[in-house]
Amino acid sequence: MFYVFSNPQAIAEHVSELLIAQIQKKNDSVLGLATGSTMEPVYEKLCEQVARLNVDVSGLTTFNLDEYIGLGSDHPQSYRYYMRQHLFNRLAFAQHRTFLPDGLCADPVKQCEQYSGQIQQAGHIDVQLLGIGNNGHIGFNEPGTSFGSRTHVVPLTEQTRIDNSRFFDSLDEVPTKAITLGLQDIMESKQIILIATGTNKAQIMAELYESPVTEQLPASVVKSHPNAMILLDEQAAQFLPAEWRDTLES
Ligand SMILES: O=P(O)(O)OC[C@H]1O[C@](O)(CO)[C@@H](O)[C@@H]1O
Repeated sequence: MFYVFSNPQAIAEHVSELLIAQIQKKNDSVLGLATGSTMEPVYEKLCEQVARLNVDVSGLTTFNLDEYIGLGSDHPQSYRYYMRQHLFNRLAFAQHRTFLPDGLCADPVKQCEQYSGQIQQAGHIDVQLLGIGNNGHIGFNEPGTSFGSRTHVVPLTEQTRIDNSRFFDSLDEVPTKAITLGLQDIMESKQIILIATGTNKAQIMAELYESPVTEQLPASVVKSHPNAMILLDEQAAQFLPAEWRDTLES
């Protein structure tokens, strides 16, 4: 389940190949997408390979994991903006089937219910991409979130706000709440690919490796999924016991 690659580019290449194989097998696949710096090389590689191989992405439906409450789609730190910049505006996606929560929605709680419902109506997510927060969050499901959770509004922890403040001019500008897919929504995906790169993920990946499946470490739930992969680069894997490493690369 844990696979170590030499660097983020090697992971990006592998994930991009998996996604393209999925799209070629089922051109109306439902993809679960994540944001954050970890995903940038993945989307870069996917755009490059889709163009090179002339893959038709127009039948896809996508659901993003999360969105900040209070940021509109034109705000450069909103996740809709990120997705347009890194993926949606670069390939021929059917834009009306690229779903993200609306950070400015007047009734976020109702929107959450609808979002989980839309995923179920789409037949669930075929492949869900996940990053991981330094505290083990996936999406914005912070430690202590119920494994039975559906899409919900979350107050962001101070740690997550500090981690994400690097994208904003100051910590004060980082929103205090977000909408996130719930852990149960995520776990209903048919396949999960969790990616962690860089030294700042090394500590949490060692904890994830050792941890039982517990709500105190939200990402640990992925270890109980029947079809999940956890992909790390050498830096993120530096505290994993070497003898347990599986290597998919090459
Ligand atoms: O890739 P990064 O920037 O470290 O972010 C990790 C994770 O944190 C989130 O951005 C939420 O904070 C996730 O969506 C993301 O996958």
